[in-house]
Amino acid sequence: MAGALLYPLILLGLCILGLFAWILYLIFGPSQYDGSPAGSGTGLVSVHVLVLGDIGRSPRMTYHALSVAKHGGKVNLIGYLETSPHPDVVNNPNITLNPIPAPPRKPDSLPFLLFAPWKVLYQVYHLFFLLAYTLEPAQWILVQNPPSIPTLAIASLICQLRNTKLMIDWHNYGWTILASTRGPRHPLVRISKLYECLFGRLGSFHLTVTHAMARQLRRAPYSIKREMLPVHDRPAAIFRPVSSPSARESILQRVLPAEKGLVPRILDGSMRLIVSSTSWTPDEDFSILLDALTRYASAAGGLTPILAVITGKGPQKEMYLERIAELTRAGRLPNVRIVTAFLPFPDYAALLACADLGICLHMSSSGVDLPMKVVDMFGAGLPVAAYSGYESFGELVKEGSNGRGFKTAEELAEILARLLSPEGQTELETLRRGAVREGSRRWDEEWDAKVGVIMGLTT
Ligand SMILES: Nc1nc2c(ncn2[C@@H]2O[C@H](COP(=O)(O)OP(=O)(O)O[C@H]3O[C@H](CO)[C@@H](O)[C@H](O)[C@@H]3O)[C@@H](O)[C@H]2O)c(=O)[nH]1
Repeated sequence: MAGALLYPLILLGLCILGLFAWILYLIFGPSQYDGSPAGSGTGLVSVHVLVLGDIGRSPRMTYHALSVAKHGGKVNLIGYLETSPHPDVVNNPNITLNPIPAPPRKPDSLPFLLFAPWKVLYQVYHLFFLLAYTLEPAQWILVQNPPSIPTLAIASLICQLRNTKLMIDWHNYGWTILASTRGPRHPLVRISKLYECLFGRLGSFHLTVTHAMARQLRRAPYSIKREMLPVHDRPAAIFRPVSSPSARESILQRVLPAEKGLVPRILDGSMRLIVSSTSWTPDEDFSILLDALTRYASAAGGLTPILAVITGKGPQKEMYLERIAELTRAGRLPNVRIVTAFLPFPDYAALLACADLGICLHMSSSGVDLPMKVVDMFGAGLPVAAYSGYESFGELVKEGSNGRGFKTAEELAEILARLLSPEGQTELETLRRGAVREGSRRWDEEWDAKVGVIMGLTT
């Protein structure tokens, strides 16, 4: 008799629990978006642009936000506020910045495996409450991937709860970045890959930075079936070439005050200015550049002196600063001066326009992403010498037309010796014209014709 009652009682208990959860959801659940459907082109378009990174160092998400705002859409730009965001974002009446608190720093004594879950829980808590309760529901959430954990899961849950459409902007893969430091067989790498494949499929719409990435996401293990559009990075309007020597002089004096004494030599060509920009992450091996510069500096006959400026902020900066100091102390960099800087965004753009050659060490952990810095450089009319050992390289750098590719320090040293010599000026000029040509295709054209149409902001 007791046994016969047990199952109906369990069922009743579950029904009551379910009802209770439903009532709680009705009372406390987040409100839903109930305006015109996403992409319909009617009514006000509202977009939450989400990146689990520093907004000031997330140029592509910044440009998405500016484009939505330019066409009259309302944007909530969500991310960390570590460096100053693009000035146009700060002053834009259609864009609201929503900073998320930076996660606590890992104490040296705590192992990564214990700290990581705590950090993720911290991020989940802040992101969930911001997206579910603090902000009004939006038509779209546009989320950058990577970082993938926990943003992809939170964004897809919020979209379900709030009747919002999820657009995933694939810049790269989180698991390949993790694999580059922990090795491809590490359990966290496997979990991260599985997570990205599962949640990646939940997007209603996908953007990718290359055609190669779009092709890859269609195949297993990602197997994404929903609509997908490659949207190449293009330079924003702030990047433009500078041709007048007097403008070049005043920019260099302003952005590199400590190197003022070298400016006349840069202007008369007796010293060459090369620039590299970076987030100082492990996927960029700066020892290639340092090795190339030591080879260049020790070349017989003495080559044209170089001022190398490396801009950007990031985790490996201190390590490389020590190496640069060691090489300088050991006298291995005669005629080469290396300086680092993190500049306000307009000054960063202006510096690129004043340089002779851009250097890119982006190695692409996935093989199918592209370096934004090269896009910046082309926008500023600056030709590049770029690491070329990955599949999508040719979607941006055209060998002999707007830049030169290298795979080793030896090859880079040869390119520097050739392009920075007086005899190499004709080739450099050809590459410069190619860079200007490539850079003249702007972000607005690409975005308006693709993303704007999907969101219902452009026709
Ligand atoms: N304000 C400022 N920004 C700087 C400076 N130096 C570098 N930056 C910013 O830092 C970016 C370079 O950072 P990386 O992290 O090295 O980017 P990336 O490899 O060139 O490309 C990234 O974005 C692509 C999508 O847009 C991704 O596909 C790629 O995987 C990567 O995440 C530049 O484009 C620029 O916005 C500086 O002095 N000042």
